[in-house]
Parts: sequence; structure tokens; C-alpha cells
Amino acid sequence: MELHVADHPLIAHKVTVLRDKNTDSPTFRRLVEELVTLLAYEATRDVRVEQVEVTTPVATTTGTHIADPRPIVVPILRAGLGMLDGMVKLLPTAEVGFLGMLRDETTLEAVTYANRLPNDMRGRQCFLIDPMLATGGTLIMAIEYLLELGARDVTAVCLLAAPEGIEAVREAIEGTGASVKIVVAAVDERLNEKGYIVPGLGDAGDRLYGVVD
Ligand SMILES: O=P(O)(O)OC[C@H]1O[C@H](OP(=O)(O)OP(=O)(O)O)[C@H](O)[C@@H]1O
Ligand SMILES: O=c1cc[nH]c(=O)[nH]1
Ligand SMILES: [Mg+2]
Repeated sequence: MELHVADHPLIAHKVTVLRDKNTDSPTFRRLVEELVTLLAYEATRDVRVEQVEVTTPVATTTGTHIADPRPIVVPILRAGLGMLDGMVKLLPTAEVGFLGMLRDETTLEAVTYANRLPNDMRGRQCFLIDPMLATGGTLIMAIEYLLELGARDVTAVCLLAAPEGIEAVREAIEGTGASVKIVVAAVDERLNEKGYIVPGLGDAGDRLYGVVD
């Protein structure tokens, strides 16, 4: 598994504002979108391309297009939805699948409540988007769905990750033969006793969309 931690002052600045408990929802949403656009630049570095001929007003030359089959972006609801617009701005030809997943706050186990993915993901480059990688339970379950459907090339784009979650994902995908990459804006210190990332930013879904019971 490959881990890429963004190292850029603009990303660090935006993450710091996100962490601030006084940052309001509209600002939080805007920053999430801006951050994912910056992270997507790195996450799509290995996107498959093909050579095409293009005629400019001056001459014909060879250029580059994103190849078929189209990549697929999969936001993990709710919080991942806040990253979707930023991601598809950089990957406009991508298809979009959806996974609705919720972490049981007592057991910290992930539960899937919605699943809308193409049945055949063979040969597709997949981009999972979710701002928080905490215990890793949610991301592991999401990667397992994609692998069951035939995907072999998965990149997860996250804003914050805990070291515990990164290690859990690394162990879970070992021996699957899949190529898995995690691109993250920052790796934090640890998880607390409630499974929250420390220092983190709190509950990303609640900060984007409001608290639900
Ligand atoms: O790594 P894990 O320990 O599994 O935790 C991470 C998950 O928790 C959050 O979602 P949450 O369950 O709060 O759902 P929400 O997006 O609807 O708020 C987050 O967006 C991840 O999906
Ligand atoms: O810190 C955390 C952990 C899980 N989910 C969140 O939204 N935040
Ligand atoms: Mg949440």
C-alpha cells in the first residue's frame, strides 16, 4: 500500500482552518471542496491516459486524454459527499458510484446502508473519497466492496487520518494483490477512547451537514 501525505503550505493552512471549532458550516464546506481539488491533483497522478491527435488553429499534434474505461469516483456518505464536487471538477469524465456507510459509535464497526455501484469494476480506476480515516473500519469495508466487484486499483482520498487506521488498511489489503493508495492532507497523532481522531476536526459529517441523532 502506498501512502502520500500532502506537503504544501496552502493545504496545511486550509486544514488548520477546518480544525478550528469556530469555523462555520459554509466555510467548512468550501474548504473541503478546495482541499479535495488540491489532493486530487496528487491522487490522479497515475490516472490512465491515451494519446490522441489534436488539431490546433496552427497544426496537428499529439495530445493526451483520460483513457476508457472511465475512472469511477465513490463518495462514502455522508461526509464524502462534501468532497464530490471538488473531485469531479478535476476528473470531469469520471462516473460516480455511492456507498452510504455509518460507523456505529458504540462498537466503532462500519454499517452499510446504501450501495449503488456498477456491477463490474474490472479494469476501472476507483477513487474513494471520505474526509476521515479513523479506525479504518469504514475504508476497509469500502475497499472490500470494490475488490469483490473486480476492482484492482483503488485510491482513497482523505483529509485526516489516524496512524491506527492507516495500519489497519495496510494489514487488510495485504495479500489481495490490489494496488491501494491513500492520499491524505495530514496524519494526526492518534485516536481517542471514542475512536475520534486527535487533534482531528470532530465529526466531519456533522460539521458539513449538521448533527443527526
Ligand atoms: O475509520 P472509521 O473509524 O471507520 O471512521 C471513519 C468514518 O466515520 C465518519 O463517518 P460517519 O460514520 O460519522 O458517518 P457520516 O459521514 O454520516 O457522519 C467518516 O466520514 C468515515 O466514514
Ligand atoms: O474523528 C473522527 C472519526 C470518525 N469520524 C469523524 O467524522 N471524525
Ligand atoms: Mg459522522
